[in-house]
Amino acid sequence: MSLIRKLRDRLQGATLHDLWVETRWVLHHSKRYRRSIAAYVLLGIASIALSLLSSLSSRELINAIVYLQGGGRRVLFCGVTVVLLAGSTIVLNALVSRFSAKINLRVGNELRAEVFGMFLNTDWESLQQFHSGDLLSRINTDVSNVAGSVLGWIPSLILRLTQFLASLAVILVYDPTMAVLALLSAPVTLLLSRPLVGKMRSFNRDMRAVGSEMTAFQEETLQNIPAIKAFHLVDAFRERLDRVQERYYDTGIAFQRFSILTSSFLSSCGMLVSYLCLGWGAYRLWQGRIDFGTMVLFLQLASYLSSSLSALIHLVPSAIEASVSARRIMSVLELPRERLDHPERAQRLVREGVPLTLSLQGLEFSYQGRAPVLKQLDLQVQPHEMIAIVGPSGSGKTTLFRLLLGLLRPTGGSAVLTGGGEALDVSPSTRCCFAYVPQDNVIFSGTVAETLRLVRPNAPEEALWAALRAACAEDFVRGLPGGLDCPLRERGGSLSEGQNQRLAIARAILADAPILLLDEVTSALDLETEQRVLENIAALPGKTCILSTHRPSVLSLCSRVYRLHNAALELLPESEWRRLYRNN
Ligand SMILES: Nc1ncnc2c1ncn2[C@@H]1O[C@H](COP(=O)(O)OP(=O)(O)OP(=O)(O)O)[C@@H](O)[C@H]1O
Repeated sequence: MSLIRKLRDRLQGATLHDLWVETRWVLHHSKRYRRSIAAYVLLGIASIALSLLSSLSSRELINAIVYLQGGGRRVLFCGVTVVLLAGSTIVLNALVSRFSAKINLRVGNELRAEVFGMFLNTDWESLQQFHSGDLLSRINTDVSNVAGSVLGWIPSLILRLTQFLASLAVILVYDPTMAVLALLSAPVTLLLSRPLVGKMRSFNRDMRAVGSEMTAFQEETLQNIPAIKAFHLVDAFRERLDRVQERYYDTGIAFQRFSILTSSFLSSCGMLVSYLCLGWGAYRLWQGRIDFGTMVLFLQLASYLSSSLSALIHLVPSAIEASVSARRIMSVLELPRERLDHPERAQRLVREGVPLTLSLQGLEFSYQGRAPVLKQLDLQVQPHEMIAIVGPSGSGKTTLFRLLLGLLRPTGGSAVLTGGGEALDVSPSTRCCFAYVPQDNVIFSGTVAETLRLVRPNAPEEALWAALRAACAEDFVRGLPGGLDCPLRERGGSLSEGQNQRLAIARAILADAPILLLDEVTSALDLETEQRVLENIAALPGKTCILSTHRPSVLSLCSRVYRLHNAALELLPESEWRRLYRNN
């Protein structure tokens, strides 16, 4: 009784519980492929049934030959049956392989698309705790591991167990003692399961963590090659890569040692059992209790038993790898998601060109575990106004824009958009009301036209040129080889910073959004171009503009100027910002 309780306790341990939770998650995400999985499993079971029938037919054939049972016709019949069954098994196995390859690729793609979409919908602030290289590694390697397990270890477990139990059932019919011998390794495997699974999970976690560290390091290095070269850091970065690779090697080699030891031990148990069965079969033949045909049947079944047992044992590492990967994906998916509450209300206002007023009342915000960045902010921006926010570096200008975009949630107060009889709290649902140009470069790879049409896919060519003209980008785009069709490298690598800024402004102007948020977007422009760009923006019909700047030269175009300082927003008297403007 106490042994059973001990076994139960071991099976209910935290490690196995985690494994079960993660496996359930994988199963839940495989739900939509259940028909394909079921078809795959059924084909596999049919193949097992054919193999067993083939073994039983071999027994009949051997007995017909050795003991001359049923004459020549029976030998011929049994021989043809054996050949037909063997041929069918080969064809069926080929079908199963083709089917599984197709499903694996499809499941991998769909699961990756699903997880990628979920990552994009995750609350931005929470997602910040992960390095982008780590996220990349989760989307690629971890999703591949999980996708592989959908048609990998889960159906394989069913098939291998079926093969094991079916072989055992046939043995049970012919010799119950041999069936008991075949089950001898089960208690050893059960007792070892929890510590083995625990250790394997911890190795797997370490491997995935150091793998992520390597991807993150590589990604960051490739993004910053000019800075690395400029600071003569090539050798230092090579050394850093060597250190990460060394950690990867050490973890990998320790895991390998452990895997080889456990797999050799468990395979030895399986082999011992299969030789025990074989010995017992030989003994029974010697005693004259079984015939030659049954002995051959036992030989085949013993090989099925040992191969299914060893396949079951080898499923453990892949199951654990998939569960660790599932946990890594789950830990991102468990973060809060962006909530979209009736986005169609804001979309209608934008579609109908309703003038919108933005009102902030007592708005407050602090990043997790940090001192407040914004305290008791009050502000009202009327439709078609252009206002500026100035303030020292780190005073919270970008943070305010992130709040307006619904990327961050206020920790106090409110931000509301009113117009057309609606009053909408600023949130991810009202993001369509804003066109944002951030401080840093956000040009994607593709042609100039593709970059612009990201925000308005059906925009006609004239609209693209009009937006480029307003952003003072028309001349340089006309000068590019191919003009609008000129391919741009990632992060606008083939353009200057100022050209990238103007392209990003043109893209924001092209968007349907009525409120432009410009976060120090003219910092790389000369004073004259900057002035012209902002004059053009101020003249755009139906656009409101909130800009942040460190350059007083642009303030003359604004109706009001606010200063963010010590987390508070203060309206600057005109005399003061005009003085700032004149001094420049
Ligand atoms: N993701 C973040 N997590 C934690 N703190 C942050 C984060 N982003 C910014 N901060 C902090 O919030 C404060 C305001 O930063 P913010 O980027 O809004 O300033 P800013 O006025 O736009 O600065 P700059 O003029 O230099 O662009 C800073 O103290 C900064 O360290």
